[in-house]
Amino acid sequence: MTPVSFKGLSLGSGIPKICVPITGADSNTVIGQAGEAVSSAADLAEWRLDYFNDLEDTASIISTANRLIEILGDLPLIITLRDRAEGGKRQIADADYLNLYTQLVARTEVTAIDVEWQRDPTITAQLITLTRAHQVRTIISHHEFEHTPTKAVMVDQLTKMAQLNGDVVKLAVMPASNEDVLNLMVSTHEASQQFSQPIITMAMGSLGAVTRVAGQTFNSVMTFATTSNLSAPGQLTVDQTRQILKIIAQ
Ligand SMILES: O=C1C[C@@](O)(C(=O)O)C[C@@H](O)[C@@H]1O
Repeated sequence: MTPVSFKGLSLGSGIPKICVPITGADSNTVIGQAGEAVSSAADLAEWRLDYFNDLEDTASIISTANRLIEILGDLPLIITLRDRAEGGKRQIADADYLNLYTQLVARTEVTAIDVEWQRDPTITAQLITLTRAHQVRTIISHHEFEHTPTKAVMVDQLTKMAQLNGDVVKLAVMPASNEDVLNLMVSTHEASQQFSQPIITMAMGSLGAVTRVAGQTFNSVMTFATTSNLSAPGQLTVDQTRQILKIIAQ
């Protein structure tokens, strides 16, 4: 694995990094949650833009993003537009998705954006080219909210995402058994031996909780944890996660 720097934070070396989601529906709530993220033990923050009320108001989104970045200071910011099909709050057409990310990459100092692997490949390719030109990182992501694929399929999904040449790949699955959870961990470990990009994976829900704290054991480099509002089932608090990661790293 070759570590990738997110605003000086090294993903892929040392203890997995803790990312706190920001899920406010309006600017004031978003800004308030950024303050909570800064006072927490998190390493970085993710603005889940699909939770925002007004996705048509680009000016307000850009000014909120700039304010967020200012408040977060040294903490890197990832911006994520998660479609309903992948467990997000909104259905977002490819053209709107491309347009909003293009504005954000060009007009803010965002550290990284999350790009859904299942989008039209021309959109993904355009976003990767654009982010490279602006020194913005990309996380290529995929979510299986209904089930956990087989090990072979998960390794294949991770490998195909890595082939798009973003900076990091991410896979979240919904387990129905202990075996699903173990398979997610084994697939992540196996994929990490096959390509150099850092990998983020998790099994969601309470059944998958171990995957949110054991990334160091199976080579997942980041985990999502909350200060208040969950952005996916099974997330622990930042404090709980920090404590367990420390114990495991001893
Ligand atoms: O992709 C992910 C992972 C996640 O779904 C989780 O399960 O922690 C939470 C999302 O906010 C983030 O974008």
